[in-house]
Order: sequence, then C-alpha cells, then structure tokens
Amino acid sequence: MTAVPQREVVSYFALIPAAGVGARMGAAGPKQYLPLAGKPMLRHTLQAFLDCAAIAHVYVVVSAADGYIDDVVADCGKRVTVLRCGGATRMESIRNGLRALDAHGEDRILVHDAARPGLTPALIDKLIGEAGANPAGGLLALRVVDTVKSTRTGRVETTPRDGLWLAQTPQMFPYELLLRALEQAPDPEAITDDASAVEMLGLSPQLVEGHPRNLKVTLPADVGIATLYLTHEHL
Ligand SMILES: Nc1ccn([C@@H]2O[C@H](COP(=O)(O)OP(=O)(O)OP(=O)(O)O)[C@@H](O)[C@H]2O)c(=O)n1
Ligand SMILES: C[C@](O)(CO)[C@H](O)COP(=O)(O)O
Repeated sequence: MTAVPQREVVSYFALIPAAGVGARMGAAGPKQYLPLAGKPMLRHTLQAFLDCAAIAHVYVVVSAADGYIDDVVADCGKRVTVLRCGGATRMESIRNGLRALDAHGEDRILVHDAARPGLTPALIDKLIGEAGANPAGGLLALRVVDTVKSTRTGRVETTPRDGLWLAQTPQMFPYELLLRALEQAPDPEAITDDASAVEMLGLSPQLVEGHPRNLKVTLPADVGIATLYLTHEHL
C-alpha cells in the first residue's frame, strides 16, 4: 500500500512587535502602554490572540529596557512569552523576534502591531481561513474607497487609480519564508511591512479584507477612535 504523505501539521504563532517609542503620538511614554478603555493598549492586542483558539502561542518583542511589560502580561498565563530583543526599527524587532522563536519552517507566524488594539479573534480566524494555506502568506488590508493623491511637495503629482489597498496586520507567513525574506532584504530601512520583504522575493501574499476597527494608533487623534471601537464591540 502506498503511504499517504502526511500533511505537515502547522502551528500558528503571533509575534507582536512592541518595542517602539511612539514618537508621532508624543506621549510621555511608549504609546503601546497608553490606557485605552481602562487597559494598556497592548493588553487589548494580546487579548485578541488569547481569545483565538487557533493561536498556539503569543510572542511579544519589547526593548531590553522596557519597564512596563511585566505588569501588562502578569495575568496572561503561559501562552505569552516576552522577548526582550527589540531593535532600532520595526523590521529589526521582528527579525530579532523570529530568530528567538521555537518554530518550524511551515509554521505560520502572524506579525501584528501592538498599536492595533482593535483586532478581534474573528479577524484572525478570517485571515487564517482565507490565506493560511497560501505558501506566499497573506495579510489583512482595507480597500481604498477615497481617491488617492500622491505628492512630495504638497501639490498633486499623481492620482494612483485602481487596485489600491491599505495594509493592516496581522501579516501571516510561513516561518522559514518570513525569516529568509527579512534576512535577505536588500534595504531593510525601506521595508515598512513584512509583506514587502516577501514581495522582494517575487512572491505575492494574499490580501484579506480587514476592518477599520483594526486601525494603527499612530497620532493623538487615533486614541479616541480606537477607544470608541474598544467600547463598542459591535462596531
Ligand atoms: N523599533 C521598533 C519600532 C516599532 N515597533 C513596533 O511596531 C509597531 C508599528 O510601529 P509604529 O506604529 O511606527 O510604532 P512606533 O515606531 O512606536 O511609532 P513612531 O513611528 O511614531 O515612533 C508598533 O507596535 C511598535 O511598537 C517595534 O517593535 N520596534
Ligand atoms: C505594518 C504596517 O502597520 C502596515 O500598514 C505599517 O507599515 C507600519 O508602519 P509604521 O510606520 O511602522 O507604523
């Protein structure tokens, strides 16, 4: 009898880069620890993964000198591991985190910004369901509904047309592919999301419709919007 090739059972891990300083927020401390709806922003982000049964483990990358994280994860249980290997850029933090992970080549890594606290378990399941089998990975994103203008001078230079999406996170990839993409990236400074590094290898990650509630809290005005979503689960 011919042996049936066993499909490798993969695990899904979350990797949360949380080693930024939040310069654009201009707060007294790192924005990922700002209180939103009664909890630090990062705690909301962690809970979305803890409430998702598909996620085997959550890794959080913080700066070596981070003095906040221990209190934030105190009630998270054993499914969260803190990695004190944050780097000077988001990409460095993620690459350092990947190197510290105990994962296999085909395991899926879901990289998600600590600064996107509006993520829900349903959105995580949607990404896994629609792109989990794609060897090139996938990411949550929003179709652009406004007209887009591009400029470096303040005056319109171009009006990019069709097929525009706004990338969100999680961005999910096979562990081996993502680590290779980040290590081989010719200009890490130019890479602002993980999918870009994978695209540089000639692959096309799948876009999966996300949700406005999954916004990245970047500027002071974003705090109120994020709080609105966090206090109105039905939105
Ligand atoms: N060296 C860095 C820079 C950013 N991040 C993380 O990457 C996510 C998205 O980055 P961004 O929104 O730019 O956060 P900051 O870099 O903190 O913000 P700013 O650019 O305004 O300083 C955040 O959760 C941030 O903590 C990180 O882990 N390591
Ligand atoms: C990864 C990302 O959230 C996708 O939109 C975005 O590129 C992060 O950019 P930032 O400048 O590091 O916040």
